[in-house]
Amino acid sequence: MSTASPVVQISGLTKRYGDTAAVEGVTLEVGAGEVFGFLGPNGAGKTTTLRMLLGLVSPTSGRALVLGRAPGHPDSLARIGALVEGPGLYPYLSGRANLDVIARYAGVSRSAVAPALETVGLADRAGDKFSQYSLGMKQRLGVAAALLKDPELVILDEPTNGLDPQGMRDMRALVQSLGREGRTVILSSHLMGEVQQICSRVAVIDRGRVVADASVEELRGQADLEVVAHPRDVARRVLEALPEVASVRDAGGGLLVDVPTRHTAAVASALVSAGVSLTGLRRKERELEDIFLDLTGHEPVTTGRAS
Ligand SMILES: Nc1ncnc2c1ncn2[C@@H]1O[C@H](COP(=O)(O)OP(=O)(O)OP(=O)(O)O)[C@@H](O)[C@H]1O
Repeated sequence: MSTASPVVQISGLTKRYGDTAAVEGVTLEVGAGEVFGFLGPNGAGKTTTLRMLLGLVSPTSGRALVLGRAPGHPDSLARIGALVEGPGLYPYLSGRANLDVIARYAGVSRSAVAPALETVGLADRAGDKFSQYSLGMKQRLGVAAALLKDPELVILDEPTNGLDPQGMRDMRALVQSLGREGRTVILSSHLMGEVQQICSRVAVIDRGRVVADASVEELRGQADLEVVAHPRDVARRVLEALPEVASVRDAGGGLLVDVPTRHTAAVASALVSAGVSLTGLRRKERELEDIFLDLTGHEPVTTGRAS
């Protein structure tokens, strides 16, 4: 299922509504087989970007190629499964009957319905009415609908939004399984921990702009070094003099040092050589919340829309 060129290429993509720049100069690539996260607070521009990839919204400027085609091209739409608008399913029909209807409209064989129900874990509840499903089951049925075409690319807008913890766990496991099947997945989320768990790479989006585009490891690799040393003022001076050190902050009884992981040993040896007594040295993993704050200068909003 891999293709030589990126599955999604976006260049300078911009969408303005009057004076509001919903999306401003977004440039990104998503490679085949990636589980790619769009991370940002509510109103950051995630949904607008995803809608532009599907051809549902036309950009003000910039361009996008999805599976080698312009957004909305029938050839690429046939290879994309999306859950962006909310599933839009009939409440009085069973889960299975809903998928039968969608399969018919999409020109997909009904034989695709059972495997899709199986994939999302709804095979044993397929005969129940949609209206009797929990929100998590409704969302999963929406994903099943997106999977009927056996898509190469799956686009999910806030798939865990509004779900209870169990529903979120089920959805995360489902998205991970889609990635393991070799599909490319693009999902949006305002939850740092979620993206951290599911995604291989993440673009952090804030006020329409991409403020970081990196692997989760790269983002988290910016771990701080926690140093406990005496005398502390001497330790601070030694640390601040090291070219590799970006910053030194007080934290509790110790110092938090922003320095790349590969320089940990050099930091320790510089302190010891300066006669400082080193009693603690450890990497303190940063949460994506901290990273977001560093990147944007403000806290992410972590409450979801009701949907
Ligand atoms: N059709 C529209 N008309 C006017 N403004 C819009 C429209 N669609 C989106 N916007 C604005 O563009 C900005 C980005 O919205 P968007 O829905 O893309 O954000 P988001 O990151 O998906 O957030 P959320 O998770 O809350 O949907 C917001 O300020 C929003 O109000």
